[in-house]
Amino acid sequence: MSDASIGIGTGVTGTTHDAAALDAGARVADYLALLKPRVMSLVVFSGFAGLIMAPGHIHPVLAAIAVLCIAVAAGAAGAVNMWYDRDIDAIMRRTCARPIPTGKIKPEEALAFGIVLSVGSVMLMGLALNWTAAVLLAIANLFYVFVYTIWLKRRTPQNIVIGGAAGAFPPMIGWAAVTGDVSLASVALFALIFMWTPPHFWALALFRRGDYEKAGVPMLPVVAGARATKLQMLLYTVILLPLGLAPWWLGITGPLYAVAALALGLTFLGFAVWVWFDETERAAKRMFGYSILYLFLMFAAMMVDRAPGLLARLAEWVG
Ligand code: HEM
Ligand SMILES: CC(C)=CCC/C(C)=C/CC/C(C)=C/COP(=O)(O)OP(=O)(O)O
Repeated sequence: MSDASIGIGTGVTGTTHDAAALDAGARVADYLALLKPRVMSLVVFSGFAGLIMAPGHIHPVLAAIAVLCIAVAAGAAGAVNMWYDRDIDAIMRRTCARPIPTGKIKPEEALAFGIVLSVGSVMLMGLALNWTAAVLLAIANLFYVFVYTIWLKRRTPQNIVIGGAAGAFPPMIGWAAVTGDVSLASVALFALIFMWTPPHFWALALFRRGDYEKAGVPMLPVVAGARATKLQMLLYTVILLPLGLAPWWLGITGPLYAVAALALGLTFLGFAVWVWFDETERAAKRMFGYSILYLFLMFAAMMVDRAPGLLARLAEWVG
């Protein structure tokens, strides 16, 4: 064999390998996109916060498994949601580039992927942590798929009020992973996300109204108009203000959290007032962005408040 043929052969093989690696990489990225990773980041963060806030001890490896199960079960529900919603996702500008509408992943592959991960993550949670956490994880997953996606999303503008409960479960699941039970404090963490979801989502729906109209999804701004939606957003942010203080009243956080919750809650209310008066979409866009920051910071403040106790626990574990 001549040097030239070796050279050419190596080049072709290299190119084939590169193309195959690129293909595999793109395929993995498409499957990851099915898990709605950006939305899930906050789901995971709030689940982790529930785990940190819970009284009692958990081995760090078990804690990591619990967080992984929450992430995978939530992502898996997202994959099944994308399978069911593939018709409307193809119509909406925000969602038309998803893996199913673009033909990168076949609908039945996405469904199988979602089901396998759902069952796997719930089983792992049950076997590695406890069955209370596993049952809560299964409820959250099934609630998002059956109650929100399949039953309510296309039927009523209250879809996200009721269906939003799915996304409120993670801190309760994290808590149960440690304690094996549900307590008033973990219900308070659930209630915080439950009341946060409507202003979070309606802020987005106000400036994505055209998308939902085109797809025939009866989101509140489409059905009741901007004014009624803004009023509802104001109501929820008002309720959220005292509710944000509940973890402090219940004694699972200190005053540092209470001050942060008050400041963050008043700012959220300020955004709702701005949205009420704003005739453009600017305030709604800003409020949507702030809603995400708000929830991240609320849970971060809770954990910071608990940091000294946690560090002591970690030192105990390392020692
Ligand atoms: C029924 C309840 C909910 C609905 C209908 C909803 C809807 C949405 C929508 C449509 C987006 C835009 C996503 C995109 O650009 O593709 C979004 C973004 C987001 N949502 Fe929600 N959401 C809900 C609950 C939650 C919950 C419970 C969390 C976490 C605790 C959450 C966290 C986020 C985050 C972090 C983003 C930003 C993602 C990004 O950067 O693109 N959402 N939400
Ligand atoms: C197991 C577990 C912890 C589950 C949590 C489920 C979860 C994260 C619910 C949040 C709801 C959510 C992301 C809705 C998106 O709405 P949509 O589906 O209408 O949004 P889209 O238009 O972007 O598809």
